[in-house]
Amino acid sequence: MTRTPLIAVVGNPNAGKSALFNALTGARQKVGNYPGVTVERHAGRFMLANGHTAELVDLPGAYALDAGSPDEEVTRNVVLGEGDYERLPDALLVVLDAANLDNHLRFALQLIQLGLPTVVALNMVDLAERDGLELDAAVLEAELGVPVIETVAVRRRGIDAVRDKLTEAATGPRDVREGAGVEEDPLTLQRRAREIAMKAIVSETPTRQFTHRLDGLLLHPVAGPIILAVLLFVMFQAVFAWAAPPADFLEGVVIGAGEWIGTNMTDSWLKSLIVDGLFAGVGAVVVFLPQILILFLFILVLEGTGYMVRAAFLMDKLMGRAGLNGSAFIPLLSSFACAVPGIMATRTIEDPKDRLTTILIAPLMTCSARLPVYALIIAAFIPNREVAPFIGLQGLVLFGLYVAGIVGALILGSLIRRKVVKGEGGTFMMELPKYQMPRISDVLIGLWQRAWIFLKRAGTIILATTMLLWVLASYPKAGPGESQVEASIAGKIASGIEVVVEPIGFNRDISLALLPAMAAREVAVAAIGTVYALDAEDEDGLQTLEERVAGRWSLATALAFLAWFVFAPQCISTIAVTRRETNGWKWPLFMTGYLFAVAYVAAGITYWTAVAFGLG
Ligand SMILES: Nc1nc2c(ncn2[C@@H]2O[C@H](COP(=O)(O)OP(=O)(O)OP(=O)(O)O)[C@@H](O)[C@H]2O)c(=O)[nH]1
Ligand SMILES: [Mg+2]
Repeated sequence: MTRTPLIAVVGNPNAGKSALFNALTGARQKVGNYPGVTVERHAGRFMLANGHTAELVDLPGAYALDAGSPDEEVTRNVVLGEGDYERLPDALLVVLDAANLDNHLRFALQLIQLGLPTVVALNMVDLAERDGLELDAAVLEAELGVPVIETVAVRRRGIDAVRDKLTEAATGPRDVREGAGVEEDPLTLQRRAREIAMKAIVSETPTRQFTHRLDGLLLHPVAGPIILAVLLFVMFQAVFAWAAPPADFLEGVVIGAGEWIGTNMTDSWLKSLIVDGLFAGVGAVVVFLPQILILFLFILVLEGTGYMVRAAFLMDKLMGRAGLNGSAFIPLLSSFACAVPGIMATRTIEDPKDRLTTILIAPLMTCSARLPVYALIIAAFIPNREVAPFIGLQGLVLFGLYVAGIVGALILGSLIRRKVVKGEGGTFMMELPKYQMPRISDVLIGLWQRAWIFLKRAGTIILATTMLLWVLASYPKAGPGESQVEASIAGKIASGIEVVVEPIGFNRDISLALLPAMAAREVAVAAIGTVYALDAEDEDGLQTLEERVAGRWSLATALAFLAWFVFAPQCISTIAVTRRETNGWKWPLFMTGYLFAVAYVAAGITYWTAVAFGLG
């Protein structure tokens, strides 16, 4: 032998790599029971079984070879022999946590595919035994095609066997196995890892079995996506079906209170402010609280069970086509609440290009502020009937609007990725959490927080914007026979905007709502509520906002308005947080520009298509 063989210790975080390294070399590398203890490479020497010395490098834990955080890059460079000071290792010592086999096998499979001589240490078998998990190392060896040795690094169990196998591996003839370096997507890798793990597991406790069965079903290539679609579908049905009784009740209270004040107060500007601004405006938004809570009930429960990360795996392939990766899933998911925390959550995405793309499409996820707008228009224009047993038309349309946002995001994401933010991205690895029943207290706290956020918005930004709008729409006073809104300052501004949005079917009232809705999207509902209340003084009888809208807009206009809201960057906070997260004005301006353009075109196409079908 002419040179000292180089052997790299690799594996997932917290598998016991440093403990094994210490056992082999006698070194005292820091070990600790959490991922990310080792963040640099550490080299040590140890004696092979044939009496020669070998160099062993302990590496930071990683989930995949192409992950991009700096510590994982060290691992990648050493394993692939890249970087300045590295050479290709003569052998790999892959460390697995026996109790976490399917997760750890994913990375192991990737490493074995490199074709370097490899020895697998099935570590922590003591803990696996304690938990009633029995593994067959021989089966694992057969499936992986490399030697597998059971170890307990902290008790030096299996250390001599590891040394023997490493000696063979590092000094024997190199045979690059077939299929070396094949790239596979995370879901395929995950399934293969699971298959192998299932075969190697001789017996396990019922909870572990349950997890595996459930994963087999939920990550199934056909059944998995169907289950995901059904879950989402049920969620949107519920938003309408379950919310109807409490929402109707709330609406009754708000209208009743407004009416009571209307009849008991003498006419004055204050009465108009309270009745037309507060009740008809802000009240029109608040009645959507039940819808919002039901949406979040579903999201919180799905998160709590551990299903959301599975959904991320299912979506990874689809998102891959859009130039995104699975790690964008969680930020995009939080954008369904609000794009602001969603965009902040992109900090977990390692690849800067993946991250930027995710930021740019996050506003396309339907945030909960859009729900009142959608719900109002749907309730006003879409008949409440079943198209099939248990499938209501209203829920179907709402589902369609959410899907339109998602599909739009995928298409625009892939365009942006190809034309604007070019370059390779990273891939995605994530540990699958254990399934569990969501804790009721967690869900309740989550719901309470959501309700509070919503009501706080209603009491602050929505209230303030609506009050401002009320002032602008109430003055100067209209002459006899004139429409109040038309005569007002707001009406004049709206006429200016109307010139631009008339071609896509928007009327004056929508034009009036567009600008204040930049402060918060729900204000669109409040603005329309206030405007119609101001103009409706002479109407007899009590009308809900839905009825007023239904009486004044054509279906084509309503649909165009919905299409606009799917895409338009209708929110200043989102633009501000984008500026902060991308350190400059370039990307927020790009985002605002492209979203307005898409919204305009989408609304126009919707309007003219509807008109062509006679719905104008
Ligand atoms: N019971 C038991 N504990 C072990 C075994 N191997 C390692 N540990 C413990 O598991 C924890 C993680 O070990 P480390 O060696 O730090 O893991 P690592 O793979 O180097 O982790 P990173 O450096 O974060 O990637 C430590 O608390 C070790 O004491 C084992 O075989 N049995
Ligand atoms: Mg370590």
